[in-house]
Amino acid sequence: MRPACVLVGVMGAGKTTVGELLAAELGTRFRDTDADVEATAGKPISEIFIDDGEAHFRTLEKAAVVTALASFDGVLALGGGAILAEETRAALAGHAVVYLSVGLADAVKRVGLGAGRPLLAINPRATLKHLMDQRRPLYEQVATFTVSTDGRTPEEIAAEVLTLLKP
Ligand SMILES: Nc1ncnc2c1ncn2[C@@H]1O[C@H](COP(=O)(O)OP(=O)(O)OP(=O)(O)O)[C@@H](O)[C@H]1O
Ligand SMILES: O=C(O)C1=C[C@@H](O)[C@@H](O)[C@H](O)C1
Ligand SMILES: [Mg+2]
Repeated sequence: MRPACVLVGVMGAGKTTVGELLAAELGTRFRDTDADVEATAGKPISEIFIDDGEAHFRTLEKAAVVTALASFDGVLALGGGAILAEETRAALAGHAVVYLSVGLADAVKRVGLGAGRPLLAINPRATLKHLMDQRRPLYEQVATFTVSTDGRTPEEIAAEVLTLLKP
């Protein structure tokens, strides 16, 4: 079993929004590794960061990705930083991975003040720019397709992804 597609991208790229639309169009389920980690830990990601630290979150995240890649056949969204782990990038080989790219201006508009996103608790704009610059090459490395989301509606983006996924 393998996901119909895996969505990657920075916070605010629209992985959850587009992923839910895609799953509905494909008649399948949507799953988000952030939600899997929260279920395992029994608390929200913001609390995992505070109580246990980012390193512990990343350990839970790696396990959640490996499990979902092996046992889920719907549309899977990864947490924004999941691709930081070399092990996770390797596990994505051979999967249909869609990188939802977004520029800084649109990403900032979408995440606002970063509520619920612990990495954006301080200076969201500068932090997001740093994360985007650091991670762009990693998203590109794992991507089968890249879809730009700037100035486009989630419906338009989902339609393009569906076209790309067609055999
Ligand atoms: N193409 C778009 N145009 C405008 N707003 C969008 C678009 N895609 C998503 N949004 C909005 O941006 C916000 C963030 O989107 P979403 O939660 O889907 O991003 P995400 O990639 O899942 O982020 P995270 O990594 O934090 O989970 C939401 O309020 C959503 O409604
Ligand atoms: O970009 C990141 O590192 C993160 C993105 C979110 O999806 C969550 O996985 C968490 O807030 C960390
Ligand atoms: Mg999301």
